[in-house]
Amino acid sequence: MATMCSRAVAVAATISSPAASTNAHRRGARAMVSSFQGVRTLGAGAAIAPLRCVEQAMRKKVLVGGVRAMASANGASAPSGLPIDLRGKRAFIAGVADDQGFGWAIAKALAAAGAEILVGTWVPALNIFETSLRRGKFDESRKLPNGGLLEIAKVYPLDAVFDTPEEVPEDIKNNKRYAGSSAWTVQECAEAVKADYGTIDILVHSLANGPEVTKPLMETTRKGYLAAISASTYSYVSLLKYFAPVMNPGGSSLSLTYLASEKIIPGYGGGMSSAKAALESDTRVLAFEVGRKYGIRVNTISAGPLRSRAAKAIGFIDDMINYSTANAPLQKELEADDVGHTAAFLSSPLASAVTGTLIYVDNGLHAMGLAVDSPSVAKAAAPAPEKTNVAA
Ligand SMILES: NC(=O)c1ccc[n+]([C@@H]2O[C@H](COP(=O)([O-])OP(=O)(O)OC[C@H]3O[C@@H](n4cnc5c(N)ncnc54)[C@H](O)[C@@H]3O)[C@@H](O)[C@H]2O)c1
Repeated sequence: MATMCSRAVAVAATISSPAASTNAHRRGARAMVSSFQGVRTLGAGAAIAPLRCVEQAMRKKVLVGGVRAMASANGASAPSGLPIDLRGKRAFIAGVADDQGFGWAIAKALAAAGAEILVGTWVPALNIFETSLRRGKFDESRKLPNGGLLEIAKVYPLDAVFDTPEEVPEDIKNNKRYAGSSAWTVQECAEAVKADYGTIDILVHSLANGPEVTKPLMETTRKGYLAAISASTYSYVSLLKYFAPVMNPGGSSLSLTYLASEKIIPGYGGGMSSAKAALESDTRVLAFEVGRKYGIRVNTISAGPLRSRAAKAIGFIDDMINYSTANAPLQKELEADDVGHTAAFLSSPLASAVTGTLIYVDNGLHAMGLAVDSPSVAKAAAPAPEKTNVAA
């Protein structure tokens, strides 16, 4: 009976519609149940009980994915939902140097969906990252929902500020933080990935750097401004330029952006707001160019505040998190996994028609036009949260 009921619940989901009348629902339910009688697992005479279940489910407005319902109706052995399935896909994630940032969470989500993971790590951070990985420092946060561990097939040295070896200046070549690493320009990194693995399917840009980020725009030097754009924006153009030819058609690429591109966020300076605005504009243009030439999708995720290493360097990340919790529609702290899960969806065939798009993963903060915790705002403007709306 439990099985019949759960199948019936699935069927109810396919035929339930808020606009339809109860009678129409009942007619739909009967039609579905009579088609169910052909399904061997139910057998003759089982129609009455499923019908009751279907109608119960409709009354309770149970929602179940349509594909799951179809699988049941087709007699598949176990309804499997609508999975994000990245088995057989390979991802290169640029910008992973610890387990605190979005890049790590994206790597985990893609791995959980079955993808093979390669990462590109900024050369000055490479040694400590590899040592920490080797010594098991990240073992706790490597755990995946299925009980396995995130496996990184290979860590590539990368400095996304340099496209080709010819461009690397002497002072960087001789810098001791770069000693011991080679082939870390974007072009060489893409060539190394191609030599090792042939192709990739997913490219993630999860990196940014603004040397003068703590300075207001008016006090930012030309050098600092251009450095922010170079590391945080052109680096994505460069990655796509060199990696797109290594990507399989139907592949997906994404970057991470921030609300400061479109709204004033005092403190996010040094040209970083401009760099994010450029990144968002480039997302659209690149979606066209790379979509037409290689059949690859290009999207960006506008993430809410997260206490990553890069964000801590800006200096006011705790204030931004508190502000979001006080003012966003959803009053909970953003988890890096929230972004990881959206990245997994965007990278999957489920998003095969999504390109040139910015998706907010910020508990809805972007949609607010009023700081409801402002002392100048009457309490009535900010409805008290229901218990169910309190942070999980
Ligand atoms: N943390 C936030 O609140 C927040 C919010 C919105 C968007 N973002 C964006 O998310 C992305 C990831 O940042 P994060 O906050 O997870 O921090 P993070 O510190 O985990 O990631 C930044 C990474 O960039 C790498 N990097 C810097 N310069 C590089 C270079 N020249 N070449 C290669 N790698 C380089 C760093 O080593 C680091 O691994 C960035 O684009 C950031 O702007 C962050």
